[in-house]
Amino acid sequence: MPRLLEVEGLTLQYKTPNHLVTATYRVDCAVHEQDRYVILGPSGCGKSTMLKAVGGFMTPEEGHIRLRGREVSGPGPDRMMVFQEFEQLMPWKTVLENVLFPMRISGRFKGKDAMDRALSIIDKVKLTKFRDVYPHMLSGGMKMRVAIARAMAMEPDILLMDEPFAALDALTRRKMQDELLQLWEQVRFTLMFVTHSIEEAIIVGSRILVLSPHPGRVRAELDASQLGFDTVGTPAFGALSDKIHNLLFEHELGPQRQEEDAQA
Ligand SMILES: Nc1ncnc2c1ncn2[C@@H]1O[C@H](COP(=O)(O)OP(=O)(O)OP(=O)(O)O)[C@@H](O)[C@H]1O
Repeated sequence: MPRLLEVEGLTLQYKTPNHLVTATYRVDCAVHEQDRYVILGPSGCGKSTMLKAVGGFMTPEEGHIRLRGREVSGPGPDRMMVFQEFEQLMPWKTVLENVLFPMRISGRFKGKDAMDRALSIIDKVKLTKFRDVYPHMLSGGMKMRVAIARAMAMEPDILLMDEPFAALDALTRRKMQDELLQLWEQVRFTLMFVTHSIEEAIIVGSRILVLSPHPGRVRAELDASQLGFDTVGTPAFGALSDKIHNLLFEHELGPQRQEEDAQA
């Protein structure tokens, strides 16, 4: 698969009047088309910050982010963020209206073209029967399908999801992971997905970028393409889970954490 997104030497920092916080430090990675690329690491290691930077909402302190060889310099419809609990759906709009909205508001697709695209993607995510209903009448899994359809209608190169299932109970979370994988089988989008759950990373991911604790540095990039729901509880799943656990919790060998106080 060709490289779609390249991250090279990415250092991301927050500068407040009294502090300089280094969120990620010299991170390298590459996402290929149709990857389900998971960024995994403990709380505070800079996962969300990295996704924000890929989304174009943050400028690197050092390094580069390139999409199809072009430097990312701000947000764009080629990278669509799907938010936690799919809260971007507008409750007063039907499924069809929700899918149409970003196309029309951005002016990217208009009139019949927008309508045809919306109907086609709604069909792809198997929601044709529900296209005239409102989000509150849908299950969580269906809402996710609408949120993804809405993003996909813009024909992005990559979908970005930041801990989309973190607030859900364990059973619902499993169901949503399953729905996401089924949808990926049908639509084959490229996904960048942030989680701090090792199990979720292995289930959802085809490749996993393991980041160290704060500030996030690359610990490893692992192949999980052969592991998913049907392998939970198998020795292979357990072995990868143990390996990631060790990577996450072994002592830091490198330089001391980069966070430092800076004089205002
Ligand atoms: N707006 C901000 N201003 C200053 N520091 C911030 C800001 N947002 C995040 N940080 C800091 O940057 C570091 C990385 O945060 P980030 O939210 O990216 O981590 P994360 O790995 O996504 O964590 P979690 O799993 O808890 O969401 C943390 O030390 C955090 O406190």
